Amino acid sequence: MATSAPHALRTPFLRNPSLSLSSKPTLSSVFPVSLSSRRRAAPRLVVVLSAARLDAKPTVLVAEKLGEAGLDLLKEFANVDCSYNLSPEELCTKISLCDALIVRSGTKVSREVFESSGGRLKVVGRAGVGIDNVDLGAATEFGCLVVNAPTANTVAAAEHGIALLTAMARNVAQADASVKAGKWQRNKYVGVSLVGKTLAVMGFGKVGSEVARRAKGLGMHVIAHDPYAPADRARAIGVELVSFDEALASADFISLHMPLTPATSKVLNDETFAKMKKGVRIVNVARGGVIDEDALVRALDGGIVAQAALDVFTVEPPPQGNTLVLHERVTATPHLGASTMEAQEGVAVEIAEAVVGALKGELAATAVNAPMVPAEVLTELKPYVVLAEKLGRLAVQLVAGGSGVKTVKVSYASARAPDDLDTRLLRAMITKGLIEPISDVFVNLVNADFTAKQRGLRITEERTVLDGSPESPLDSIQVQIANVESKFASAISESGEITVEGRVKDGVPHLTKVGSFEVDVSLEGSIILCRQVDQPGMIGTVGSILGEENVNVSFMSVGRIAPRKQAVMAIGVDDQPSKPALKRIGDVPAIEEFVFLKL
Ligand SMILES: NC(=O)c1ccc[n+]([C@@H]2O[C@H](COP(=O)([O-])OP(=O)(O)OC[C@H]3O[C@@H](n4cnc5c(N)ncnc54)[C@H](O)[C@@H]3O)[C@@H](O)[C@H]2O)c1
Ligand SMILES: O=C(O)[C@H](O)COP(=O)(O)O
Repeated sequence: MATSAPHALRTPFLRNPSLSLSSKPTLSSVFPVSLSSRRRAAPRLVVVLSAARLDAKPTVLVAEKLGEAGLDLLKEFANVDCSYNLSPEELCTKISLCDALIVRSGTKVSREVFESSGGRLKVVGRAGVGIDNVDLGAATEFGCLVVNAPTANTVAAAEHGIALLTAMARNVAQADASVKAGKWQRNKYVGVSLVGKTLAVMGFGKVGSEVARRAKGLGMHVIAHDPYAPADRARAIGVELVSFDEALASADFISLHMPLTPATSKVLNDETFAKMKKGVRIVNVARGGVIDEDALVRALDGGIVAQAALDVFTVEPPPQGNTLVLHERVTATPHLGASTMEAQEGVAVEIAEAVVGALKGELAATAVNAPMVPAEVLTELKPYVVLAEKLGRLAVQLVAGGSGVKTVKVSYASARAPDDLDTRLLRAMITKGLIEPISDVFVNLVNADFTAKQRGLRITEERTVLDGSPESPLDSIQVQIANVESKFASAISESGEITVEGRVKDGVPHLTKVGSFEVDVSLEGSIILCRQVDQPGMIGTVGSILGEENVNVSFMSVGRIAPRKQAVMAIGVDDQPSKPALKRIGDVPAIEEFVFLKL
């Protein structure tokens, strides 16, 4: 029945740096100091990896040229193998020896790459924005995190877009070639002015909005089409958001800045070219695949499109003799949008920090194959994320046999409104805690739901709305495993499930309930749970045994039904007690059962 308040004997707990690396993410690990302002401006995603399997120095394969500053960062933490221009077969062979892979847009990271890695590949870092060269579905299935460097080349790409726009309007490339060929054709290369013309920015994201800002500075009238762009961002720059058809119909210039997705593939085609103003000019620094290139040639020849300036192509490099590239009214550059010294150094540092952070098991802000959790939510949830994983770990270790877990109920008690608590990260971490101790599967936010489903593990979530201040996101998390026996019978609650419950106190996760017994032990190091007859001297007896065995005790707490009746003692230990030490504890006459649990 009801338990009395726990009485906790606190001893100062030692912080083990190696533990903190893998199991205690810090704020600086989420938003590394050197990038804090940039990351705060564009918080995107979080994900949790585990460092548990990385006993030796990890190996990072850098498959395309990366800035020196990024390489230096990587080398501080990992063995770095810079192997450029690998064939797909060579990449598949090498990848089984690598924990991380860094690429730019020139390397296809296909399903075969993940299959060939044999589960060792933990992170793919895309040193840039576009991830259309990475098979995200396969990455997710294999629990491999994909991170990108979403911000460092934005300005470079926008500047290149403007460079192409102005160069195209004034025939700079063609005139330059003509002068170099010994000609002086002033009438042939009369251009068009930009001022007062309408520019339609298609894709009003990071690059698109920077292009819009700059084009306004050139005196252009800028409109944008982006079904997902916030209206206030457009308003702030003085840009009108319009429909796709309106953009096509009213633009003198069209600049493409959307990602290549099934929805944007060949979005400029015969049908959509026909909707454009005659004499329209097109800039593409996004992805070649958003234009049907054969249709563009037809539109150029048919007089719909006056000129095009292209940095990107469906196949890169385009085949020799490509009609589009050779077209007189086309200006072409070899995917140079991100290629400034500044952008490449920035991208290299951004991706190196993301990859190293992910390999260390820290929370990362630039994951692309995980659900979005805004940075402020992450900051709040951080200690609960650690708590969630540890409760999962504890609960599964209490199961007798260890493999029959099928039904898990998670209850979150919070004063917040139910729609004001994002539990995906917590659920993923509980899943990780439940699965990893009993398997060799690597679980993270990327593959948690997929892995749980595959193993037939059903996790249901329940919310209890508490009265009181909603200041902290959660009061407690309870994990219950149904239909199993426990190796520590006292962990079975009155309703018949293995039950563990925890709270965060002063930023530190605590175990606060086991079965029906209230305890209070900090979740650091490992834990011994003992059930005994409540009587004087028990804390001292067990504490002395551990002291004699040189095991440092961090916390002790006793939860009891009533004085002198049954009690559960929870003991936090920094080190794993030896078998003889555990036997000595078990031999204490008043101890009825005990279990050692690794966190
Ligand atoms: N040429 C280069 O070297 C270079 C450099 C940087 C970025 N890029 C490419 O530029 C593109 C944009 O990069 P970003 O950093 O601005 O990305 P971003 O994610 O910040 O912006 C993309 C925008 O496109 C919008 N969008 C998505 N689907 C759309 C659709 N169907 N129609 C219109 N808009 C749509 C999104 O809502 C988003 O606002 C990407 O394809 C990226 O790979 C190329
Ligand atoms: O998506 C990007 O970031 C750009 O296309 C740059 O690609 P790159 O890294 O191959 O230059």
